[in-house]
Amino acid sequence: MKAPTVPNTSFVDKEFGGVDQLLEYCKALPKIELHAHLNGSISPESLRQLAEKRLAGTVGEAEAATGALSVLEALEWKDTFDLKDFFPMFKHIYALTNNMAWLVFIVHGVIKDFEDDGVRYLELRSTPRDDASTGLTKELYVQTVLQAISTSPATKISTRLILTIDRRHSPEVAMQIVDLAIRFRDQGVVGVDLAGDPYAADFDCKHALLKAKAAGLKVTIHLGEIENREAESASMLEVRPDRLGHATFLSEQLRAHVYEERIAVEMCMTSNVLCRTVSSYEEHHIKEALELDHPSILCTDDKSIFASPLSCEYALAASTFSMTKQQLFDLSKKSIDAIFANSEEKTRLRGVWDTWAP
Ligand SMILES: CNc1ncnc2c1ncn2[C@@H]1O[C@H](COP(=O)(O)O)[C@@H](O)[C@H]1O
Repeated sequence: MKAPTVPNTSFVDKEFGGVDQLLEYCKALPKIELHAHLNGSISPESLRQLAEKRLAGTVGEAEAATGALSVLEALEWKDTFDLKDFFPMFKHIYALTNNMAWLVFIVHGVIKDFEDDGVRYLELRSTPRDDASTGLTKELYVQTVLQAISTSPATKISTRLILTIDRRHSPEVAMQIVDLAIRFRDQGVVGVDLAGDPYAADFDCKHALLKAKAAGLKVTIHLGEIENREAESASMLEVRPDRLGHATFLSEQLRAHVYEERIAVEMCMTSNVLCRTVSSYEEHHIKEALELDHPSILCTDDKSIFASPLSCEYALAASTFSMTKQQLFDLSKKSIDAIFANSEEKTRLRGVWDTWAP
């Protein structure tokens, strides 16, 4: 997959001096990333490295590596996705990230990639999972990811963890994940997310999400990622989520509710365009949200799959909506309001923005 092309426009020339300078500005700009799925954010180089190490391993491991390499090859020529083929890909990535040592390796790599791209605060999200073949349990998964976050050598970025409930889980597993989030909240877990294949059967995770909220954890929900999910979206909004992922397909009434309640939306433009849930950058619903000054956070979703680092999402927004340097700065600074970490962290981050000079 090639990184998206940022169109040059007369505005880009005038404001930035060209696309290269725009990209440079966006990379240097301090940024907040709030919607990044861990297993979708591993760089292709790290995945290849893992696969190659495992090719030299036992027969089972070699099979896992071959599956992942075929995904990497397929990604190289892909230029769009169908959401229906998208989710099965993770099975192959999971086969490479199913033991503690590999998990630490990928978490360190992903944090470093975000840091190098100018991200100063990151909320990674990931689905706790078991793997009988390696003795991995959901609890060990969370412990290992948290340990990797705390031992990351990256010094310019701070990272928190959101635990993801997958739409394919059962209500019992959803509850287990919330219990893990509560247990590990003092060690860097700040919230819970509902994600996964939006075509998967609807299941009742409302109790689990309400329990998370009652315990003081924050909640974000992938909402309206595909069409005709109005009943589910209305029901999910009753949980009073703190943020929403995508919020692409919403009835007028629900969108008005989101605007009225000022629920921040994690906007993943390239992901939506490549998965064809939005027809073009110009048509993206962030346009209206920006016009209304609705809290909107530019995010990558799965940066290794969509090949678009966060700096590129900022550059695409600038080029598509003719945003000035100051507007990009304000957008990234305002994202601090929507983070799940506490007020001290917000104050610290505002200080970083206030002392930044382009
Ligand atoms: C296209 N946008 C998306 N919509 C919904 N869920 C998505 C997603 N992209 C990724 N995931 C969810 O994140 C998992 C991989 O990371 P973790 O194993 O959790 O680290 C995927 O299995 C899927 O459930």
